[in-house]
Amino acid sequence: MNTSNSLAPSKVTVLGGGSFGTAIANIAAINNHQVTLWMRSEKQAQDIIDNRENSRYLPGYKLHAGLTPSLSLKDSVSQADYIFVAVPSKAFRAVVEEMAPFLPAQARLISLTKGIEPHGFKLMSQLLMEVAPGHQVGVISGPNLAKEIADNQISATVIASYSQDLRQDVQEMLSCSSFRVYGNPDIYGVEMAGALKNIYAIITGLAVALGMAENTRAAIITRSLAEMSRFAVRLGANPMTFLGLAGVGDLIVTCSSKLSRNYRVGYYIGEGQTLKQAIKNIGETAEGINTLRMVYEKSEELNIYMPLVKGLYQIIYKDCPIDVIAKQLMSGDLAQDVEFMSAGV
Ligand SMILES: NC(=O)c1ccc[n+]([C@@H]2O[C@H](COP(=O)([O-])OP(=O)(O)OC[C@H]3O[C@@H](n4cnc5c(N)ncnc54)[C@H](O)[C@@H]3O)[C@@H](O)[C@H]2O)c1
Ligand SMILES: O=P(O)(O)OC[C@H](O)CO
Repeated sequence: MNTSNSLAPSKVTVLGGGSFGTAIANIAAINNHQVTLWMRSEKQAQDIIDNRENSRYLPGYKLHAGLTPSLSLKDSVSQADYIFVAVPSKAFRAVVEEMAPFLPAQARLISLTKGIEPHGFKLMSQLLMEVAPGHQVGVISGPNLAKEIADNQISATVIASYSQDLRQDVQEMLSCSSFRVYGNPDIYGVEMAGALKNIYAIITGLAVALGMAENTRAAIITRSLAEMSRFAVRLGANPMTFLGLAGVGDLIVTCSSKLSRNYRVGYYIGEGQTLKQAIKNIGETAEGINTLRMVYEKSEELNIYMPLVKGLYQIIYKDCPIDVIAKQLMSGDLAQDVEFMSAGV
């Protein structure tokens, strides 16, 4: 792997020792940065020290010697130049509020989390700006299955931030021969795309389990893109962002791969499991379930047409039969294909 880049070695901290936090921490370590991975589990931290492996979340992948686990949040953040946050959205506020008193002035904060906070419908970058005002903030999102990144499979992602300097520095920090980082100033669009696509991955997983055809898959993915961009643009995103890696790129991978936990939740439900069983079987974070409820409620509040979200909500939260929802989706009002063309966007 090529480790050359022009950014001077920095002190990088990743909060959250799950699959994605570990994969990103490992790339930064490979690129010669001094990396601390903060995690809650003493057992997992010891596993990394003894075996250079996070066998709970990334079994079989050796971690670089420059990655050091830590159990102390204070020690992990108090010297850091960059702090990447990779805990599930439901824990995000608690973790960043706990770290805030120890933040050094120079620390730049970057969310890796793809979810929405229920109270106030806030995205993770908005939480960072609220809890740590004055710090530069960014978001990473894209088609990034953690296991494939850990396996050095060629992957690409997006760093979004209002700060061009931050975008450029993170591009240099994480880019290597198997990982390529693109920049985008539309932080809201990039982050919203990453959260929304999880809903559509559940729908596609469910449809695959029910034996859908290839035409059906293409129709679902494309209409998902129409629906998620319609929603995000109403809330302030740039529609063009949805043509990029964080939009269509992430939608393709999560709606096609059994490595996606959200896809697998849908698949298990399509096989007849209850939501509770499906979540238990995954045993890791599947953000789409909570995101579905929040986005459904928001779309009703703002009267945004989202038939796929509404259909999945009725299946999961109202026990509606899947065939009834499928008929409902096929009999909606006939509509324009690319609606931004007629809206003049
Ligand atoms: N795994 C991927 O392929 C991937 C890729 C891109 C983005 N993401 C996003 O990254 C975020 C994290 O996902 P992940 O895949 O690493 O999840 P994971 O389920 O693999 O791990 C979550 C980690 O967060 C820790 N955690 C949970 N609650 C915590 C708390 N209160 N305090 C401290 N630590 C806590 C867990 O112990 C675990 O180490 C999610 O929002 C996900 O959508 C994941
Ligand atoms: O496993 P999922 O469904 O959380 O998806 C992982 C990443 O978001 C894919 O980009």
